[in-house]
Amino acid sequence: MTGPAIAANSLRKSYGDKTVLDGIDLTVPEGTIFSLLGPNGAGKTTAVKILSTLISPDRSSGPVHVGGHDLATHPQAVRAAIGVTGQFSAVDGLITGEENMLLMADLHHLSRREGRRVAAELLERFDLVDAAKKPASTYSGGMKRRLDIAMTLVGDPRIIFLDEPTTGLDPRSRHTMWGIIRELVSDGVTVFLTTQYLEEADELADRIAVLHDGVIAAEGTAQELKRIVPGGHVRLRFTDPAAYRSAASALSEAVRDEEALALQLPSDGSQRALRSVLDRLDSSGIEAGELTVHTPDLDDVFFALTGGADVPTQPAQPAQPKENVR
Ligand SMILES: Nc1ncnc2c1ncn2[C@@H]1O[C@H](COP(=O)(O)OP(=O)(O)OP(=O)(O)O)[C@@H](O)[C@H]1O
Repeated sequence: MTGPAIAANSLRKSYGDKTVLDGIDLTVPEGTIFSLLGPNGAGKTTAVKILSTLISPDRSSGPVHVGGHDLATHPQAVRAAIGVTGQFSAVDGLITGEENMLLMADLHHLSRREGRRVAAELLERFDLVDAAKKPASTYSGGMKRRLDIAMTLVGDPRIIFLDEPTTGLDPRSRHTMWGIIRELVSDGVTVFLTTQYLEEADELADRIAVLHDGVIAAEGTAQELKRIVPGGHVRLRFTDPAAYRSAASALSEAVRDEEALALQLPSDGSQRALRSVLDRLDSSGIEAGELTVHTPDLDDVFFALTGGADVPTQPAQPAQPKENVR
């Protein structure tokens, strides 16, 4: 395949008068994790359903390619390239985990022998061997999700849609799922992940798009998104009170914390801004004991973007590390 794993132009979907997707553009390079982030009802599942051929976009939509195939003209080829794990599991609770896997192998027309081999391998990989002979209805939420993903992988898809894969899971199961997702990508799979959890997008995604009111309110790396809301600052700490006092007079706009011998300066965390602070200290012959860059977290971004705060729609500067202690 040449080109991105997923490329959608001006994707539109309305239900009656309600516009759910109002012309969104999505580009997901191969072998990366893309996260579509949005509050309840933002249209995340609708986007997944369209991209995975379960529903059609509006006629006014632009072209959509998934796995290099045109969604409108070659939906079967798209289906063969993808795997989808929805919010509502495909797992049949009445049969065992192993039987669920073998059923998927049948659906993918694997031979009996190959089906058994693939099922055994995936059950092992997802730590489900002990539970394999038990009815899936007895599985915990985390085990069901793992089985669901294992079932998706039977067809060896190169692009996987995970629609809120960790909703309702406890922290341990959530971390296990994150490990699984990272492993998928290290095998070269492309992951399109929807989530309401900012932390999850922050942990996993190469790029994040925030969906709000039918449009992409912002898109970028987690670091880029964090930089578009105000609140970032640089904190300088000193061990020597004399150095602290000199710095406080050299950087007169800084907020002072006398007790901690620390100064705080508003900053976007960019290389240029940091260099300017360091240059000003250098020219006064002052050395800070510690310099820390604080950027707002994704929660700040999310609430700013989906809560109507006045922020620019795109990050202005290249990404910076979240915390950088010298
Ligand atoms: N078949 C349908 N008919 C009418 N409206 C629909 C239909 N499917 C979805 N919607 C509406 O479209 C909007 C987006 O729904 P969608 O399920 O895509 O949101 P979501 O971002 O996945 O939300 P959640 O996080 O709650 O799953 C919602 O307002 C929903 O009510």
